[in-house]
Order: sequence, then structure tokens, then C-alpha cells
Amino acid sequence: MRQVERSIFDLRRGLPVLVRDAQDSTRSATLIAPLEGMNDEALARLTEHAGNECTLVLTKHRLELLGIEVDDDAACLPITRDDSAASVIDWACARHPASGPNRATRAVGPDETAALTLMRRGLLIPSAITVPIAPERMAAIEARVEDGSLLSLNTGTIADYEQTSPRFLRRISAADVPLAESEQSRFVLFREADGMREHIAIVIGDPEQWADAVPVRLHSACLTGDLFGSLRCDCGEQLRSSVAKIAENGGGVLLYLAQEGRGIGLANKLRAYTLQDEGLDTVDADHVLGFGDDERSYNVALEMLAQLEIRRIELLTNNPSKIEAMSRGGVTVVQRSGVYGRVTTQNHRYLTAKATRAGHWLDHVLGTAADNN
Ligand SMILES: Nc1nc2c(ncn2[C@@H]2O[C@H](COP(=O)(O)OP(=O)(O)OP(=O)(O)O)[C@@H](O)[C@H]2O)c(=O)[nH]1
Ligand SMILES: [Zn+2]
Repeated sequence: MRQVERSIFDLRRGLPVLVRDAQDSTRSATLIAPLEGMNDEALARLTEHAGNECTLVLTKHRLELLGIEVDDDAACLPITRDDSAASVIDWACARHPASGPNRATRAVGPDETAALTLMRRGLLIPSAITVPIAPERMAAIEARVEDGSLLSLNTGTIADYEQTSPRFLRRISAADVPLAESEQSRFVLFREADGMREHIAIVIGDPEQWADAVPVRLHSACLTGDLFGSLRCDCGEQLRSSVAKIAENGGGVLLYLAQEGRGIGLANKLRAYTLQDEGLDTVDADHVLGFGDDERSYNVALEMLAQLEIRRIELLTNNPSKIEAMSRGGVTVVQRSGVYGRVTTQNHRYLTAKATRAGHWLDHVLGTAADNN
């Protein structure tokens, strides 16, 4: 697995990596590169090293914004030598690209699908520049792989990695951390197999005394709201009131999940905030960046609950998809309790979108005025 993690780090540093389709007997290979930091020189270098024209891989949501309908989850836009890096970046993430790509797309292959998986896992913009290696350039590329200046990995490894990573969650350390809302609290830290993400179970009260249906809150990280009390969302107040409520109900667990920005990462959440300031709602802003409605998977949460031997829960949430994910994963949700923050001038639009676009149980928000704070 080490090669996948190393590749993600190279992509996050703006470096290309080589991807090969394990099923392809011709041993063809594709260079993939992230959009972030792309410039004309880097684009020209990719074309030159590979001896081929580049393509831009975009998700369905992003293609829709460009007025291109596709049936698959993603497609490739050919890039010509006349296209500047600035236009390519525009097509990948600008709200109003200066000019449309005006060209036909082609279907993604395994290499391009793998490229998007790596970008998402690396919390980068979910698009990639890809270029297949021409046969006459293969020897030079292989030499770079040999000397360690280019990382190479195959698509099968990436697919396996996606499937297995959450299953190898390791319990790393634990300590008592008395909290303002619950003095008897213990932080238990879990680390994903690749070492990139850590999640914390906050064990509240004495597990021996817990109710049959353990009060549980699945809380996705929100640095701006949880730590700084941002008024754009309700996360900080939900976090604190959940701890208090779990303590009042005899103890339980709050899982603090490394899923900043509904799984898109802080860099992309800040990009999405800028788009929301231009008038988009929280779901459409993520679509403009190429993401789906919600990029979270709750497999890590299921694994943490399994390791804590919790199978029946009272779930503190307003989000129907969390209940669905728990039930699908074999955890019985005996009861649901709502958990609310204040409705403020600044978060009213966000909460309204959660109710109307994502079906969250926030009826009280729909009935309130924007300045009800
Ligand atoms: N992409 C994106 N993420 C946001 C935005 N505002 C808040 N978030 C993230 O949304 C997530 C909210 O997570 P939670 O509070 O666990 O859950 P929820 O889906 O709102 O559901 P509840 O359990 O009802 O609170 C956090 O990861 C925040 O960082 C936004 O405008 N865009
Ligand atoms: Zn928040």
C-alpha cells in the first residue's frame, strides 16, 4: 500500500505520478497530474515527456456546469497544444469559465478513474490532467521510475486501497480528557491504515453504565465551526450540545470524524464558501468544484463502533443519510434525537439548503426569519 500514499503526497506537492492498468497486457501507462499549481510550462513538460496530447478528466457534476451531459460519473476532455493552463484550470473549477471547451468528450478508462480516486483521497480538486505514454517514450519514463524521480502504481492497487483502508483502522492511544460539558470523558484515537487520517472516539461516562441503545453522535470535523465558532454553520454548537446531551443520557460516544467539509477537505470547503458568497447554495457550490452532494462515507464510523463493541445506538443527528449508513452497516438505530445550533443571520441560508436539498430534519429553520439570532 505504501506506493498509494506516497503517490498522494506527490500529487499534493504538485508532482505527476505514473498509473498503469493492471489488466492491460500491453503494459501501457498514463502520467497523471493535479490541477492545483498547474502552469503552461508544467503542461508542456507533461506533453513532451509522454509524447502525447493531454486530457482533462472531469466529474459528471463539473461537466454539467460546462453544459456537457454524460452518462458515466466522469469523462475526458482532450487538451490541445493551443490550450493554456489557465483555460484548463478554468474548465476544471471556475464558476464562469472565460470560454467553453467546445469539444467532444471521451469515456474514462481505468487510469483516469484511478486518477480521480487519488485526487479525492488527497483532498485536491476532483479533476486531473492525464496523458498516455507513447511507446517510444516508455524507456525514458521507466528510467525515471527506476531512479525514483517518478512514482508508479497500478490501478488494481488503488482500487484495493479504496476498499480496504477503513477496515484497517488501528487504535493508537487514549487518555482521559475532562470536558466542560462532561468531566468523565476519554479520547481514544484511531488511525487509518495509510496513516493519513486520524479519527477520535470521545467516550463519555462509564461504558458499564451505558443504556442498551448507546447515545452516539457522528460528528464530521469542521475546523471553522468547531474550533473558531464560525457563524456560517451550526457545527460548533452541535458539537458541544451533543457532548452535554450524551452525558445527560447516561454516557455514550461522540465520534469526531476527519471528514472536513463533508469529506472535501478544508481547502475545497473554503473554495466552496467563496462560491456561496457569490450566491450559490452549499450543494451547488460543491458541484461547481466537481464534487457530489456529500462525499462522506461512514465506513470508518462503523469500524470504530465495531471496535468499541457498540451495536445498538440512539443516534444524535438531523441527517437521514447517517441513519441509513448505520443501518446498512449493521448497527441498529433504536432511536434518533435531533441536535441543533442557533439559527443565525449568517447560517440561515446554509441550514435552509441542508433542509431543502439534503432532506435534513430542520423544519424549525424553514419557519424562521434569517435574522432570528
Ligand atoms: N462542503 C461544505 N461543507 C460544509 C459546509 N458547511 C459545513 N460543512 C461541513 O459539513 C459537515 C457537517 O457535519 P455534521 O455536523 O457531522 O453533519 P451534518 O451532515 O450536518 O448532520 P447532523 O448530524 O444533523 O449535524 C462538516 O464536515 C462541515 O465541515 C459547506 O458550506 N460546504
Ligand atoms: Zn461547520
